[in-house]
Amino acid sequence: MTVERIALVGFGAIGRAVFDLIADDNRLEIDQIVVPAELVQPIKEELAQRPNAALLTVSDHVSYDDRPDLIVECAGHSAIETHVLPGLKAGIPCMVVSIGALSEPGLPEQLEAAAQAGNTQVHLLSGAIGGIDALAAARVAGLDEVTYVGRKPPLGWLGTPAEEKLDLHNLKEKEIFFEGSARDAARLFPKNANVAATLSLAGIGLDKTKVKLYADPTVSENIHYYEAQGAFGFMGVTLKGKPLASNPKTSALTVYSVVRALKNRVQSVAI
Ligand SMILES: NC(=O)C1=CN([C@@H]2O[C@H](COP(=O)(O)OP(=O)(O)OC[C@H]3O[C@@H](n4cnc5c(N)ncnc54)[C@H](OP(=O)(O)O)[C@@H]3O)[C@@H](O)[C@H]2O)C=CC1
Ligand SMILES: O=C([O-])CC(=O)C(=O)O
Repeated sequence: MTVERIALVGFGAIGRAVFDLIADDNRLEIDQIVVPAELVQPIKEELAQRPNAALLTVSDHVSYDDRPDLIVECAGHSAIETHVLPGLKAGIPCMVVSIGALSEPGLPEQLEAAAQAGNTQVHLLSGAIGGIDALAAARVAGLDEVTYVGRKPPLGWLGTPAEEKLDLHNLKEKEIFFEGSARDAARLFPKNANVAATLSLAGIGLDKTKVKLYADPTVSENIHYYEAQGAFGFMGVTLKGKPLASNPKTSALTVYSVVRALKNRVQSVAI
């Protein structure tokens, strides 16, 4: 049996849910949880209450003494520089969920260089969106256009510049607050830019991918729609993702995409 020893970076909405969902799979062993320094003690205390957490370490850095087989990032943009780049350089494969971070100029190239230096691979997870396999395959033959429309309940946009344009607490109908390139969407809405960045990386890049963002009080899901056109034909994908109760900005599908990727590393058949 293949056992993967995992360092999980980030123990927020996604990290906790992944931890719980793989707890009873003895092929996937989370040995290390990496969190910001001020969270180390509270999370140690929280995990002390759990039966399956006796052997794991909680720290603000990845331990290479007890070398993990895999680093899984579900923390945020800073964790890519602090934990993923060094992990790759040390030859440890990494999975990344904070894809919005890759809209920072130079970071995709740094990831690629780090993975080359460590002779390993960084896996950018599909997260809250689907059809990335088809979009990336379609790119082989050439894509003419990719357009993404993101629509979330108003509270999913709290803490973003959407607040300056819309009264999110009293919205009566669907309102658009952003139209532009995926690059500008990622700059202005870094915590909500993961899907736009994922589509850009799989498709025609941040500058050519067109984005529209809406707050919509009539919906309870995070609704992602995109269409792509090219030599392969046409595709249109709608995903109505239920938000996580612990973080309404994040669709639950993101958690399942991490679990799927982890299981694919240890299963005899990967799908
Ligand atoms: N690819 C996709 O489709 C999606 C990606 N995401 C991305 O996934 C990431 C996690 O999302 P979610 O779990 O909902 O967010 P949460 O805010 O619930 O959790 C993130 C946790 O990671 C911690 N953290 C931040 N920086 C670091 C670091 N350098 N090292 C270790 N821990 C760190 C945060 O601590 P603190 O709060 O103290 O900063 C927080 O506890 C985000 O970047 C989000 O944008 C989310 C949804 C979809
Ligand atoms: O739906 C989600 O989980 C996340 C999202 O919109 C994004 O970051 O693009």
